[in-house]
Amino acid sequence: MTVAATVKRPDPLPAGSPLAVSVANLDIRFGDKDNEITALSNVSVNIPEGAFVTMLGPSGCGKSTLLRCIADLVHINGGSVSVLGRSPREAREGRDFAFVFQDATLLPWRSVIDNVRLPIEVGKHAAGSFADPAELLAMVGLKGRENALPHELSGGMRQRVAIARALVTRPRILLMDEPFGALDEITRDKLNEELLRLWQETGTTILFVTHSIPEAAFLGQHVLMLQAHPGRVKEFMKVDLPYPRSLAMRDTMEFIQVTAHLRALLEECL
Ligand SMILES: Nc1ncnc2c1ncn2[C@@H]1O[C@H](COP(=O)(O)OP(=O)(O)OP(=O)(O)O)[C@@H](O)[C@H]1O
Repeated sequence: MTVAATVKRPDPLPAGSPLAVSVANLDIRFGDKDNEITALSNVSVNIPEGAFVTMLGPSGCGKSTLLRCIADLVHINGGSVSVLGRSPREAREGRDFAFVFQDATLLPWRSVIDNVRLPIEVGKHAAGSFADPAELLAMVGLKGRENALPHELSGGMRQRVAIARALVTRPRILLMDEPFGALDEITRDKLNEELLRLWQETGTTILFVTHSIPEAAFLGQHVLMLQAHPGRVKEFMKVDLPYPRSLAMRDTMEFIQVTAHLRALLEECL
C-alpha cells in the first residue's frame, strides 16, 4: 500500500475535537425475560473525529455488539449512540460509516475492481466517492490486480480489497471487526502498518476490534478496554507512543511497557 502524502495529524487529538461517535449509558440486552443476556451495561465513551481507537476485551464482553450498535445493526435498550451528531440510522442512510468484517465477503463472480465499485453502484451518494476505484486499489497495494477474481487472491489481498471497498464512498468512519484476525502474522503486521498510513492519508476515524494486545497498542491512539458479564468499560487508555509508527517500534521499551500494562488490565477483566 503506497500513499503519496501523509496528513500530519495532531497527536494527541486536542480536547474538544468534534465527536465522531458519542455513546452514553448504553444498555444492550439479548434474549427474552427468562433467558436474558446483558451484552452491554451503562457503556459511555466519546470518540473524536479522526481518532484511531482499538477495542480489546475478553471474549463475549460486547466489542462486536458495540460496533454493531454504532452501525445501526442492533436495537438499543437504553442510553444513546450518536454518530457525527446523528442517530446511527441517519448515519447509515447518509453512508457516514463503512464496516469491515473478519471475512472479506467479496462477491466471487465480480472482479476486484467491480467489488470495490459495488457500494457506488448500489448507493445514492456517489458524488463524494472515488471517481476512479483503481486509484484506491493502488493505495491498498493492488495495482495490476484490478481484473482478478477473489479466488485468485490471498486472504491478505482479499482483505485489502474489502478495505478499498469500504473506503470507496469516502466514509468518515471505518468500523473494523477483527479484520486481520484470520491472517498469518507477517501479513497482519504488514496490513497494520499499511492501515496506519491509510488512516493518516484519509483522516478517517477508525474503530478497530482485535484480540491482539500488540495490534491494539500498535494501531490505536486510544485503547477501549471492555470487561464482561455484563459488558462494560474497564478503561479508555491513551497510548503514549508517537506517530508515524513502524513495526520496529514494537521492540522499544516504551511499546513493551504499553503492552504489559494492557496485558495486566486484560487479566483483571477475566
Ligand atoms: N444477536 C445476538 N443474540 C443473542 N445474544 C447475542 C447476540 N449478539 C451477541 N450476543 C451475546 O452478547 C454478548 C456479547 O457478544 P459480542 O459478540 O459482542 O462479544 P465480543 O466481545 O465481540 O466477543 P468475541 O471477542 O468472542 O468476538 C455475548 O454473550 C453474546 O453471546
